[in-house]
Amino acid sequence: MLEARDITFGYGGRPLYEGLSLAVAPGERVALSAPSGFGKTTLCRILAGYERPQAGSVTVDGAPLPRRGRCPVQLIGQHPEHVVDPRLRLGATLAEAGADEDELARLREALGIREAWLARFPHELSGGELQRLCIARALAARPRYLIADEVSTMLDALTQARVWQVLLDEAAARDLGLVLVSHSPALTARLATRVVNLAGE
Ligand SMILES: Nc1ncnc2c1ncn2[C@@H]1O[C@H](COP(=O)(O)OP(=O)(O)OP(=O)(O)O)[C@@H](O)[C@H]1O
Repeated sequence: MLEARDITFGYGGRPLYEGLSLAVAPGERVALSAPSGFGKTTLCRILAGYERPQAGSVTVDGAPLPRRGRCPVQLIGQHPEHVVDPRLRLGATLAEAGADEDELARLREALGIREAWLARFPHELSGGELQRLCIARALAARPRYLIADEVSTMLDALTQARVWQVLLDEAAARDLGLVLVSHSPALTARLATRVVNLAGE
């Protein structure tokens, strides 16, 4: 179980939330809903260990997220260009996740990642191409929980459908818990098994 307990977090000034709790079970697909600016992206970052809450805890099966090494909670965000090393060729970035060659080849095939992209640097790919690479990297890291924050906004409709099919298939095959944020009510309705309204409405 991925559990955020009694989370308080703010960037200075009034906290975005105080005492917020959320639990996600393996196999669940939980959509976070709240008005713009409420703190959905921030909560995604807290759940994946990118931000530390001022109070409260995030645990997986009762254990805190590791400070280093492979994290059981992987975040895929809205800005793939912010989370890759601009000086590394993408083959090296993908290899960072530590998966074996067969697994990487399978993920590349599923996500339509061309072999030629691996020799390029991040700025030599489109936003949608780079996002697919970041999704492959997140899956290759063998997460138990996957946080998908507006992951498909930069993708065309066909690629969006393909990427979500891969995420759903992988989540089902590995019994992953999924937390997702989408501004599309249609997508949320199709993907989520539960919707959590952070604004409490
Ligand atoms: N690094 C930061 N420093 C200061 N304030 C920040 C920072 N990041 C986000 N904020 C503020 O915190 C609030 C929550 O931002 P966040 O991106 O988590 O909201 P959101 O619900 O995901 O919004 P949206 O639906 O518009 O993407 C916003 O008011 C934002 O301006």
